[in-house]
Amino acid sequence: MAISIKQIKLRKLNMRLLNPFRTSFGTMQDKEFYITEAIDTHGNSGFGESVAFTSPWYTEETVQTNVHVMEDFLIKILQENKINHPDDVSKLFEPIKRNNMAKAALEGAVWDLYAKGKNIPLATALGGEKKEIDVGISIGIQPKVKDLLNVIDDYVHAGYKRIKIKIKPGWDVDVLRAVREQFPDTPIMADANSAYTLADIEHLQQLDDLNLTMIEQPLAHDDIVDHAKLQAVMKTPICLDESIHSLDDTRKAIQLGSCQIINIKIGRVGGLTEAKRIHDYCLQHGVDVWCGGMLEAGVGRAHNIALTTLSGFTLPGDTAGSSRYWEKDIITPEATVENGLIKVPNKPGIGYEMDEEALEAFTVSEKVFDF
Ligand SMILES: O=C(O)CCC(=O)C1=CC=C[C@@H](O)[C@@H]1C(=O)O
Ligand SMILES: [Mg+2]
Repeated sequence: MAISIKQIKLRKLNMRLLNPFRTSFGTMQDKEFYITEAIDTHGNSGFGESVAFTSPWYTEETVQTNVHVMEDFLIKILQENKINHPDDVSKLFEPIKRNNMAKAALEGAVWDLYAKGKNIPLATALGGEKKEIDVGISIGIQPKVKDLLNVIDDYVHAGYKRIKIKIKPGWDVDVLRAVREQFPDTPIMADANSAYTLADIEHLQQLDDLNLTMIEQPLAHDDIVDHAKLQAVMKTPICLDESIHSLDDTRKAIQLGSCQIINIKIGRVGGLTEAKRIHDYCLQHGVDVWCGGMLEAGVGRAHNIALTTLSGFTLPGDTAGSSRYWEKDIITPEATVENGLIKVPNKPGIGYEMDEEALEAFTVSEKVFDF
């Protein structure tokens, strides 16, 4: 049965993170993004979330490019075509190059709508079976090593199953050595957000003594060739994040030996359909995957939780609980972590309701598109 969308709503939200998040590129505290809502002729609503930041430092997309591409191209495609299954959406969006976060924001709403129409959880619609998911946490660069150790201690005690530490030249080997000394048995990984080059090989090789679960995206954001050279001389598994935008990128990186692990972010790869394809390919090829985060609000978080229920997500992701980011989230109940686990909701679709009051409070503008 076709998915009969009668209206799409784009709400622009502005939310303030409880703590600034610092990476090798800069610091972020205010998050602007779009909540997409697809409403069908039965009155069901499906929700999605755009994940690009205000500046193009992570990928080339921004909040502004997301809304431009959604309004001027993608929504028109949805208005003009019949959709039988959410997988049709990524196919229909193919003529539009890249702009994956814009695509994912709309495709996610269609997936939620589809699952609600079938009266099943989004996780089930995707083929996921886990009832709870393992969660890790990503910690931004801290003012001092002592601050970092304190923050890690809090999260280890809160039960998080793996700690990710942001690194950059000048804040790397010594910092990680201090962390490893104080936390000898904790699964620790490092994320460089492409802060190094092949000139740093010897420096990076020092990380091999620290028993890290992986090092994420050490080299250029668009590279898979140099990463293969680095992986060949490092014991620590390399995980690719920024370099992977599609199943094709995944296949090439695995064939080249550029990484042993992939961080799947729904926005970066253009939606849940492509994310699932990448997962399936990695599962077939014995490559571990985990679900990355983009400091999402509740809707994006709920999508991440649903995706992580697929069996190939063998490593804890960055999907921490709502209260790690926000004083108040836009979903109810909020996503909560207990003993390093999030229970997967078993209600239809994303499995959380919108907190209308919070949604209203954070909305700065709204636009409606009739079909
Ligand atoms: O908690 C989260 O949502 C993960 C945050 C996180 O580590 C990242 C979010 C966005 C860009 C990067 O700085 C980084 C990443 O590269 O994974
Ligand atoms: Mg990363």
